[in-house]
Amino acid sequence: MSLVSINEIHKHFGDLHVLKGITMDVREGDVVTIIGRSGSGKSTLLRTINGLEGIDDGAIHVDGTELVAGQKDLRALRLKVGMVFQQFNLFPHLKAGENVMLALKVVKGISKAEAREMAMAAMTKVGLAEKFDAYPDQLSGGQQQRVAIARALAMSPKVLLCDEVTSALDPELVNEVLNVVRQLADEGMTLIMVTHEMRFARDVSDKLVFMHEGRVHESGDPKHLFVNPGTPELSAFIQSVS
Ligand SMILES: Nc1ncnc2c1ncn2[C@@H]1O[C@H](COP(=O)(O)OP(=O)(O)OP(=O)(O)O)[C@@H](O)[C@H]1O
Repeated sequence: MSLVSINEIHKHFGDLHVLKGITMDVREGDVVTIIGRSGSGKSTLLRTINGLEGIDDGAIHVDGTELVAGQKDLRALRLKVGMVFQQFNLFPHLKAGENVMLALKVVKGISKAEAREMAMAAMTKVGLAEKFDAYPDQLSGGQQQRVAIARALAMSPKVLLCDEVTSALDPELVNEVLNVVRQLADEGMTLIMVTHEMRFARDVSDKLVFMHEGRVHESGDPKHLFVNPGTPELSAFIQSVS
């Protein structure tokens, strides 16, 4: 069964038709990368999957439950869907570990002691246990992004959405974040990533989705598609980024 099932969804911003009938299935353990030109709708698609953006038509199911805007258990459903953004959005006045603990306490109502233990486990997973008590401004951008990943992981999501998580980083810090994501993929985490890192898309993902003008223009095995793009648009896109 699909963990995330997206069926013919449409999204408009005013007159702008941004998602034009997207259908996509993600099974447990899949690593899906979404690529495409700026403005093709990648981020919007990702944001619909945890209800950050509502949809105008179609349906999204996560773990068998339909995601409907405004429904009262949207919050419960969102707990199943973790998200990491381009900007790390850590609270500067809280230590790294406290940033990770926050949602565990506030959203899940977990006791401070238990939240601390869970946050430490998540910080350990991203290789930052020793930075638990550091403040965000004492960390590099790559480390801050790893804290943001730990914050999402600590909530034990069923699927992790990553929206251009390396785009705000200096080039030399990109790999340390990608390595963490790669490790999660190796451990069987279900991941849906919007990325401009084509090598990562090719080497790590099970499925490549190429978006073009609000549609899934091509999708399939990344290793195959990068060598044999089936459409002139994907071919041109690959050339433009390589
Ligand atoms: N909140 C919004 N209000 C109005 N228009 C929006 C909004 N969010 C996105 N758009 C528009 O929707 C289109 C798709 O945007 P989206 O961010 O999904 O594209 P993208 O493929 O992720 O691009 P990028 O790679 O530049 O992030 C763009 O034309 C964008 O300007």
